Amino acid sequence: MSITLRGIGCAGGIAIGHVHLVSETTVDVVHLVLPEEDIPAELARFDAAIRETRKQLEMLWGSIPDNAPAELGSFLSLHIMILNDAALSRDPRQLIEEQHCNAEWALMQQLEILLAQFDEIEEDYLRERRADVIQVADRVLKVLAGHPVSHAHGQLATDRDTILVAHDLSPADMVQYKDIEFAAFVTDAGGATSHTAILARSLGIPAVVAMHNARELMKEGELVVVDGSAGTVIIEPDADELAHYQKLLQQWQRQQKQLAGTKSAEAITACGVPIELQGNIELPQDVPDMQDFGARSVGLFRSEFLFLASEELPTEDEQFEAYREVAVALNGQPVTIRTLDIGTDKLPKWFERSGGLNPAMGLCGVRLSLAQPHLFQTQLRALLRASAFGCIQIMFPLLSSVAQVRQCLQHVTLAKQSLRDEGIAFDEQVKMGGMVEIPAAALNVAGFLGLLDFVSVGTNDLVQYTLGVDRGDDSVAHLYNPAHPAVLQLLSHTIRTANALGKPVSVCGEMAGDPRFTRLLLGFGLRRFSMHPASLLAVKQVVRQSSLAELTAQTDAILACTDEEQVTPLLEQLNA
Ligand SMILES: C=C(OP(=O)(O)O)C(=O)O
Repeated sequence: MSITLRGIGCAGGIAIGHVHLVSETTVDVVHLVLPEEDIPAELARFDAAIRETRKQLEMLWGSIPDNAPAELGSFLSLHIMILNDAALSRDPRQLIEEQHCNAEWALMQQLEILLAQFDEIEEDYLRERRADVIQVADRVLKVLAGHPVSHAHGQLATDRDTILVAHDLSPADMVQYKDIEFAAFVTDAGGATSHTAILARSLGIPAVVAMHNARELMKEGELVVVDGSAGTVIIEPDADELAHYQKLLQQWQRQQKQLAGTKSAEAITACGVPIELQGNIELPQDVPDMQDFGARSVGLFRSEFLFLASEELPTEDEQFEAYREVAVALNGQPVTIRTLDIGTDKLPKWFERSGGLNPAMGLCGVRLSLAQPHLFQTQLRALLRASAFGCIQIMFPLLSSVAQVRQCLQHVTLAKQSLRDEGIAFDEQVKMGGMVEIPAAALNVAGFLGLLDFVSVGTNDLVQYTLGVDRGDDSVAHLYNPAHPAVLQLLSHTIRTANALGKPVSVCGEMAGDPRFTRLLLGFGLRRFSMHPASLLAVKQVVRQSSLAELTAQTDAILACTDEEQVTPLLEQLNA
């Protein structure tokens, strides 16, 4: 019998395929197939992780305070015993040798074998030791995660009909997944505008997040249907369901093909107004795909992904090369590069969070750059140097005060002076912009535009900060509502103010790539949208079918709503 599970659909479309469980522990594990010559290094990596874990446990055991409960000592010595058992410290080596897999995958397979044996045990005490075995394996996995296998040679064992099922996938994992083939992904955690969900959309494959217990209910290799629009996953569909979804899949593929036929069409409204559709990218290698979808310029280059993809802090030269590559590839068209925006869920390996209960309210975005002048100067110099090779615009994330804008511009002046002193060329006229992501920035956008050349609205964060809802937390995902009247008022105010001041304004959050909001934003006066390229054609289709004069009355009515429940039917009418 089939089972239907519900989560949050974060990237539309249908996929029918077989489950690949990414992990059973708190550390998500991928399956890599390694070349023969890498096996000795992988065995050494596994042995080193066992040694390091043993050292950690022995240190903990040796530092137990006198007044600690006696159970703590026995708990730790039990964990050392489990670790020393050949079943954990030796048998995975054999799997690495036989299957040419990575150490994490070998350990997970061995863990599954051990856990299956526990299922047979009737005696309570021994059965409870199951959790201890998982905890020890988890500890080894965390050590391995601190010394990751080089993915340069390994390949994830997936194919075109693989459905990846994970507890959560970090933005850093998703960067790696950009290069492999799979049909859809499903996670226990996450919200619709978490960074992982955004990256999923950029891959153009269906995705469902916030399934809570997906991994417990699915088995490796099982047939499932993922409906990314409805946010459902059907495990072992029956023949009727399968036939129904196969039909939907074909329909979806036909629609995608039809949309692909509009690639070369201009983004122009039915009444003849040109609308600028730009791409959001994470890495320089995203440019060709973006151009393939018909975008000529980049409205948001999330530069932090260069930092996430790298084991160490990228140097000025490394950053310069990446920015220059994009500038050159765009052949004179603008690329808006956002300075480092980390500190919440996007955490590079080299970054140590400084604590704080609410990371999204803490030292993140431009606050972090301003607090670490060396980091900021390195990035600004790299950006300015690259500006000599194309049309680079610099944008600062998470601004909340005009004083911060002033500080950012002082840093730019300093970086420019240092380049001049060294005789290094750059574009003296580089445009400076800011993200509107915090209500304070939206309400005071005129103040920001007094100093800046342009603004771009990051609706993902604007919704989060306006409604006080963590965008990555599925337990409050039902409260995350981009169509909330307060959000719409802030958006409209920002767009109208910038237009009145004659300064460019764009939206680069997920609302820009969601065709349900295209007409509303056009009605608010928006003429520049930046989105993940996979959404570009669907948005363009709506633009081409819209007449601006016809939208005004309806969008004004939506803006006048004070109750979010009034907005939904009016939005549906607007899109009908
Ligand atoms: C574009 C945005 O930034 P982020 O990369 O945080 O999604 C946003 O907040 O809308």
